Amino acid sequence: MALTGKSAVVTGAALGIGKGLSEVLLQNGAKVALLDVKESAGQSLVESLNQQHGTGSALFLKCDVESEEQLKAAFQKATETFGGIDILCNNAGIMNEATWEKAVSINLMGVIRATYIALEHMSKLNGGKGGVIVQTASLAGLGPFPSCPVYTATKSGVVGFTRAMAAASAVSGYGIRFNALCPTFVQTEMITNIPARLGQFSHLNEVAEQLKEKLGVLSVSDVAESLLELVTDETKNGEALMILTKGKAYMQFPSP
Ligand SMILES: NC(=O)C1=CN([C@@H]2O[C@H](COP(=O)(O)OP(=O)(O)OC[C@H]3O[C@@H](n4cnc5c(N)ncnc54)[C@H](O)[C@@H]3O)[C@@H](O)[C@H]2O)C=CC1
Ligand SMILES: CCCCCC(=O)/C=C/C=C\C/C=C\C/C=C\CCCC(=O)O
Repeated sequence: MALTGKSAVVTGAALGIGKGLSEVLLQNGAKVALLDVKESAGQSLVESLNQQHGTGSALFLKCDVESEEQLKAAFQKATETFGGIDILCNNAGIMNEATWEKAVSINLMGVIRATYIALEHMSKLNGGKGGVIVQTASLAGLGPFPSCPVYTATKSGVVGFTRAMAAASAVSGYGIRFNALCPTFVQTEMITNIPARLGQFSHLNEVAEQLKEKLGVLSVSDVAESLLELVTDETKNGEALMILTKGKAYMQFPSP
């Protein structure tokens, strides 16, 4: 899929990886609706993106992925503004083992909520144009991260949901591809002050630090480049793309 003339929605777009995903989509010719709970960061980012990429290319919409009502309103506004939606990046996420129910609600339920609303706009069965949905999962969705079991569970859930939706889409004719980005640690706010977010697993902070030392830390642009691959390569559906400091590889899942 070429990005020129396409429209995208990115959740958790005001900072970190979501900001990088939005930037790479704009650099490659897409229009982007940036959704986030952080209004002032989102608004000022969009002002600067519109200066760089042309007025009207980026739109900020205050939206909490925990709220179905806010998601519905944001998707409606994006559709009205851009004339449709071709790409959804389900990126919003938190790591906090102390507020684990909120982590499940944002990281897993938020992805499901936004995906189901996106289907109403994007699925060819509902008069949409089809397109591609890319989740920001994590390497923790493919293997256990002992310091944060609930975070691991949410990301494993996202990978499973993505693969099942890819198969459901192929069988049903939604015309939508579903893929997941599975990066190792990325240099963002999320990996600062890890001990404060481990809750009852704070004694495993050293395990997290050792894992970070062993695996290394990516830049946001490493993840953004990988998004382009999953969006533009029409053969990719149901894939989990591991992004490591030593390179990228598609996860080989066992056949049922
Ligand atoms: N930083 C890392 O090492 C890695 C991060 N990830 C995943 O990447 C995604 C983005 O993370 P980062 O950019 O690192 O985090 P971040 O904390 O830097 O940015 C997250 C963004 O999501 C927004 N957000 C949080 N809750 C929200 C909600 N309920 N509704 C809408 N927006 C919300 C925040 O306001 C913020 O702008 C997350 O899903 C995370 O799990 C995956 C692998 C590694
Ligand atoms: C703790 C701070 C937030 C972490 C953000 C994040 O998602 C970082 C993930 C980094 C690493 C994932 C941890 C464990 C995964 C271990 C092995 C995966 C093996 C995959 C495979 O090839 O089978």
